Amino acid sequence: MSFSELVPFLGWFQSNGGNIDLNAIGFKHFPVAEGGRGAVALKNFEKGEILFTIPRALTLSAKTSSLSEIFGLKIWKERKLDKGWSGLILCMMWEASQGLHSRWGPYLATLPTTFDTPMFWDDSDLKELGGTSVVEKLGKSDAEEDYNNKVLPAIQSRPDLFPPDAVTVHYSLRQYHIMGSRILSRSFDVERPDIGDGEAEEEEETIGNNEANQSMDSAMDVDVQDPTHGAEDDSHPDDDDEDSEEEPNCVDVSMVPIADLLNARYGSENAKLFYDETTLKMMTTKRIKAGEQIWNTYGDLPNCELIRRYGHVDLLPLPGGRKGNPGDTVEIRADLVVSMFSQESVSVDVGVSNAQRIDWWLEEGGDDVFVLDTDYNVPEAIISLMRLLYLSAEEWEKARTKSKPPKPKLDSHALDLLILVLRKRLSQYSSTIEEDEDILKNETTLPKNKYHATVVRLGEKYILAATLDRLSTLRAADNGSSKKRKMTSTPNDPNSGKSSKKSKR
Ligand SMILES: C[S@@+](CC[C@H](N)C(=O)[O-])C[C@H]1O[C@@H](n2cnc3c(N)ncnc32)[C@H](O)[C@@H]1O
Repeated sequence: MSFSELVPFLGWFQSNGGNIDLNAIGFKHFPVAEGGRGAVALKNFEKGEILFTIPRALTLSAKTSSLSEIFGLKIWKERKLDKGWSGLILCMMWEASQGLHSRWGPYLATLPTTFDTPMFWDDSDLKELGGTSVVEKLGKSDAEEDYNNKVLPAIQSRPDLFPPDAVTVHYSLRQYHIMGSRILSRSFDVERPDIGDGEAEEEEETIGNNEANQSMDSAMDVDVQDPTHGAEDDSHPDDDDEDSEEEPNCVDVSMVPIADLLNARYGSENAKLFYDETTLKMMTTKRIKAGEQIWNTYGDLPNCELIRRYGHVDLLPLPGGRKGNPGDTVEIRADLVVSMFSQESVSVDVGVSNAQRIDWWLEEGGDDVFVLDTDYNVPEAIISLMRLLYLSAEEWEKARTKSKPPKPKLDSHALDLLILVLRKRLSQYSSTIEEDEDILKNETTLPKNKYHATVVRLGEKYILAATLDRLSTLRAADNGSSKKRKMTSTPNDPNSGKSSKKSKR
């Protein structure tokens, strides 16, 4: 049971050393909300069984493609094509330009050419994401800079490899974005065999780059362990090397045929990629019954990341009858905290400029973005930063000398400021919760991008509103007691407030 469009690809896979039993695993179109094209178990699988194997040589990376060698490794490096994703993107464009003559021709023919990711949205759709951090993380202009300054000059320098009349078809900026999006949504980070033990972790990178021109984001969990020996819950933490210019030497960002046909859904993972010296193996991490979809999940990401990287959102029933993604998060920038502090505390004589304290905070490794999630707890770091702002000159001097930011106790100043910050954060979206809920009542007729954007921002607003509710309850309780009472939030739980000393000012 495999669909006709995949037949040439599956034949290519099997005749090049790939191993899959097509009587045990099939491919079909699931409903869009379940990922569209995906893999299905055709028989019962126990935990720890191999679903299919892929020889390393069949993965497509800047190392397995011969382009860098033909181009000349020295000049490849001089042009910095060994840094970030631009080299792999160029390899993929070059391989695709050769059609079925490429070693990966039948594989490349199965990859998507259109994406639902905001990278491809128009301005009015992007506006719908206002208030979320998605747009600022797209990095579209950085990607374009990479293309114009690095990749296009390399292409133009070798008309023998990249014929000028092929540039508009195979080497355009649009193709660059398409290949980058394929990497972002489907690639794995595969450790080299000579490095010894390690994890081959599925990875994707934004073609839109941050300052360092590269952003690596872990996509699906991949492991070196055998799932029969406890890897089931061994979810690998994201290895976000957002600032790294180069892949670690031991890792190749790689396209992995068949493995990238598996869809993802919150809390549903039942398969994971493992490797040994010569082979990558997709193995079950749970029992899978005949007829069930095979999921290789991206680490249960929030909707803001799912939409940015993969172009979909997860919508599951939540407690209280709502629907959303239990993995949702919302970001609060430190500069919002500082600006609300400045606005609200003109009467507070802290004796020293905020800028000095913020510089010190950052030098000490303090966060510049705080993340709230569906636990509705407040990160300790944001409380510590707020208390830093309120320190008297004398206390500030002490903190600096001892290299110790204030303890994250949710005293009344911090609580009041926190409420103001979260309210302000909530006002950064151009619609209210009620308006978004109304919009989603017409779910079936909504344009896809608008629907996705509304789900993303509503999930963030629910977190802010629920956290605010908890804080307001806490403040009401505090108002009922002595003004001198101080509430602590250690660890991370504003509801765990206990009486303590009032903070000094
Ligand atoms: C690794 S590929 C999975 C295979 C893909 N469905 C295909 O047809 O090739 C990841 C892409 O599949 C889609 N996808 C995966 N899981 C999904 C889900 N739960 N809901 C909607 N789309 C999903 C998204 O388009 C995503 O970018």
